[in-house]
Amino acid sequence: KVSPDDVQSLSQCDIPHPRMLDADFIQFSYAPRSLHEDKTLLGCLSMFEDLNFISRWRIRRDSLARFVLMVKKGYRNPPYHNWMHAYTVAQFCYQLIKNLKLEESLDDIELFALFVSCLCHDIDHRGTNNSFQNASKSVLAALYSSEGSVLEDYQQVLDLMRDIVLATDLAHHFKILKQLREMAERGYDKSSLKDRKNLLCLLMTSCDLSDQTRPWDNTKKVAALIYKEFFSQGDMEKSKGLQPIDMMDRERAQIPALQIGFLDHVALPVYKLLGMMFEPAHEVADRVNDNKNHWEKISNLIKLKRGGSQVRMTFEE
Ligand SMILES: COc1ccc(Cl)c(-c2nnc3c(C)nc4ccc(C(=O)NCC(C)C)cc4n23)c1
Ligand SMILES: [Mg+2]
Ligand SMILES: [Zn+2]
Repeated sequence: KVSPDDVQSLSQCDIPHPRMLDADFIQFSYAPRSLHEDKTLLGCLSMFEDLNFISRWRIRRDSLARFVLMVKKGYRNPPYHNWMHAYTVAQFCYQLIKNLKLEESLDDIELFALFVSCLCHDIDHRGTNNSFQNASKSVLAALYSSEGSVLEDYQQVLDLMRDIVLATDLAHHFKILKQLREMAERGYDKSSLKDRKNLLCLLMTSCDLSDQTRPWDNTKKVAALIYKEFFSQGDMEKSKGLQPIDMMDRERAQIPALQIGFLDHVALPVYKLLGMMFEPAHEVADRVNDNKNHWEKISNLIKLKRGGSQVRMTFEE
């Protein structure tokens, strides 16, 4: 369903090195949303190339072009869970692989499956997981041209992707949190299949929440997108005579307080665990903490203003 012209031009263009897209492309302080959406497919090719996936997995240029075009087309256009979310999640995955030297902790095929899962993990977002299963099979089929591809690798990648994408459900993350803590405290053991599975899940969640690891301006903009999505879901529930939870109710949500809670109880622990196993990840946990402190400043300002509405999206700096 992608245009042959788009496939052809994406197959024949020169692939730039990531630093040509932005001098800070590899830095955790870089905000991937600063790359214009028109250049994100080139960004994907650039990351595939720089991670050496194209040669390692003998991926034909036309198959790769078709694949990234199909994945991008597979996303709908809600305020947050759209293609730019998938692209930023994959970009953080690229930074983790490079900065944490993950090739020393995981196999090539596990890193490849993780990166591809980042791109695909919220395809057709509406909580319609089964449509993800079908969608991912068809886009992955594009990745492997029938002749010459090593079909057992294909099956292995699919099996890994299934577990990694299922791990993006926060309920799954909470379920394995105790094991993640135990692994981080004891130290990662790459000869343990359980540790490798759990590390892949932790890395996937780290990528999925990575907007919270970027400078404040990015965090603030992303919050506006997330609550726009939450509030329209709440409006829909109200139109059906249901009372949405506060987080989705534009009349009741206290965004700073909700964000402080999410960063405190969900995001920060994820990056702290990562920091316990990979020294360079300390920087990332610190930035999540800075963002939490920023929300606390705003929350205190709103409290100071008697009766200040908490739902305003134009926050004081
Ligand atoms: C990893 O899977 C997901 C799925 C969907 C979303 Cl929106 C997110 C996500 N990504 N960034 C955010 C931010 C900045 N704030 C959030 C505030 C609340 C919740 C939420 O789902 N709360 C209920 C739950 C804890 C029981 C999710 C939030 N979130 C992640
Ligand atoms: Mg998701
Ligand atoms: Zn996601």
